[in-house]
Amino acid sequence: MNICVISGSTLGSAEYVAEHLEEVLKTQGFSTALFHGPELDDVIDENIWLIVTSTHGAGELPDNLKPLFEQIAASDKDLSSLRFAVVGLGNSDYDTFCHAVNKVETQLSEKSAVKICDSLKIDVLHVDDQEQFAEDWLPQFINAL
Ligand SMILES: Cc1cc2nc3c(=O)[nH]c(=O)nc-3n(C[C@H](O)[C@H](O)[C@H](O)COP(=O)(O)O)c2cc1C
Repeated sequence: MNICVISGSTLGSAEYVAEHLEEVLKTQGFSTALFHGPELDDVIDENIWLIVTSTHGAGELPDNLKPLFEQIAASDKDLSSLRFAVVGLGNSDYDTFCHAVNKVETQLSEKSAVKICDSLKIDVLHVDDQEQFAEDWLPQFINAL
């Protein structure tokens, strides 16, 4: 079983969390692939996506994740064999707290991909150790595989 970890990040926080989760998955014996802001062609053959994304702009995806989701929106591919989970980083000072998570969930569900567990929304205003916080959530994802 290969787990494809996809990060969307501007200044690196979500990228660090993605790298950490990938390391933990590897130590638990999973085979993994890590992509920072991939193109659809890079990840379309993978069946499990763990997406780690921050939110920017007014509830937008980070710039490096926009191309992937634009390509998904423009594609007529059915993604029903894709299972996914989402980890978001955001700041609860914004009304659009972690809206990138909602966008990812909506867009993938529209293409019939299957969300396998509740998403994690990390509030960087209150959570200092975001990598550990995400690691603590990881069993939910693993148990749903
Ligand atoms: C210009 C700017 C806009 C932001 N907009 C949002 C937002 O709409 N919603 C949210 O939850 N967080 C927002 N944030 C907070 C970031 O998501 C948060 O700082 C996150 O840790 C950034 O991670 P990154 O370095 O991986 O991009 C914003 C941050 C900046 C600098």
